[in-house]
Amino acid sequence: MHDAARGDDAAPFDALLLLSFGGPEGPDEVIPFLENVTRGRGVPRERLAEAGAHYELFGGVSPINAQNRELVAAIEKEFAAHGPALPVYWGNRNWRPYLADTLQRMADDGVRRAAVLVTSAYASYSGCGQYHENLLAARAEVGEHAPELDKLRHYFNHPGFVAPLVDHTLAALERLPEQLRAGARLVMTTHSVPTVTAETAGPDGNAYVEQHLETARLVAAGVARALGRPHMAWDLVFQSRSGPPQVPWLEPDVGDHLVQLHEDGVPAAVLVPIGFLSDHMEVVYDLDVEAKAAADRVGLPIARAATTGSDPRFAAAVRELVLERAASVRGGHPDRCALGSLGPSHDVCPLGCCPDPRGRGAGLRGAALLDR
Ligand SMILES: CC1=C(CCC(=O)O)c2cc3nc(cc4[nH]c(cc5[nH]c(cc1n2)c(C)c5CCC(=O)O)c(CCC(=O)O)c4C)C(CCC(=O)O)=C3C
Ligand SMILES: [Fe+2]
Repeated sequence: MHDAARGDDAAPFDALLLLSFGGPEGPDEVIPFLENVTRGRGVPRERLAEAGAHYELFGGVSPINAQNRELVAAIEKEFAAHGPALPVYWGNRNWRPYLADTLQRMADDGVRRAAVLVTSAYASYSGCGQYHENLLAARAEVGEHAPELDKLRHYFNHPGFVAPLVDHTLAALERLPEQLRAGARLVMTTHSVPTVTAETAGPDGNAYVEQHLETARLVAAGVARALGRPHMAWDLVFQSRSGPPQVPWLEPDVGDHLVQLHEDGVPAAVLVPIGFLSDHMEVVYDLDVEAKAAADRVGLPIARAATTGSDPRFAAAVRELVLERAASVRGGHPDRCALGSLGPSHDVCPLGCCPDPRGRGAGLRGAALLDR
């Protein structure tokens, strides 16, 4: 076992904060939610209406908040069983419970310094830099009694994130007709982002794609190992593109790719949404409805793997990440668990890491980081 997993000393942290995207929980909340998400972000009105229609198909309720409540419960269970005795709070960027309200409650409860887990495993402006900006803005809003906040490192290559994806991919393969399984392609998917966002992700750039390629390799290797095969064929593709058409985003799109696989004679595919922590709207609509329709049109059988979600192995990984970071903050050198060859990600994002492609907020973030 790793050093960090043995003890349960979380000092100087006195809480864990789960920070997520948020989603509407009723038809009246869809438009205000979408306005929050897209404020100042140059998303065309047509795309907004289209996204609104996806939520309406599900009664205006995104699954993401319920999934985050489950994750909080799973982490609380893990902490209760193995320590540390930390309360777990939850706040969102775009919907209730809003981050600033949660942070105020933490301050009122006397929390001084919290570890922060974001529900994105990877580097990018949307999944890292923007969350940093949200943390700074919320601390500024709460004022001088706001707790100090330490965002935990990216966990794309942590076994607690990867192992459930391997199991869920194996389960999805089982749902394909038996005679098609041997030739099935693993199609790993993640959120597309503008190419400039991808190029500037992480301390040295390009971390968004590099980290996804690593997770994809790890999942495919785990599946091959479980099946006793030398390797599994896989691709990394992108989904849920938004923004104006003239701005380049990462490609290929998952739907186009499924059609291409069919034309290439691939008999079946398993979609593995490695880019997301839970089966939220981008998964249950963009994959299960949209990509499924594209596959059906050409007659390509597909199955979709579940995300990691609130798997107990992930809850255990969160515990490890908290204890490991606490040990580092105390000046120690804990083992920092990571699979593959990229190694454990940095704890503190350096200046200029994952900047806003639209250039807002960079000054605010830079100044606050220099303050440390
Ligand atoms: C990298 C990335 C992640 C993964 C990292 C992470 O998990 O954080 C992610 C997650 C999510 N994205 C989500 C929803 C939306 N994202 C949008 C728009 C955008 N996403 C972007 C990127 C990402 N997004 C970008 C570059 C835009 C363009 C506007 C902008 O530059 O910011 C829009 C606007 C309409 C549209 O264009 O679709 C919506 C509604 C939900 C909630 C789902 C639910 O409700 O269940 C989740 C978890
Ligand atoms: Fe998004």
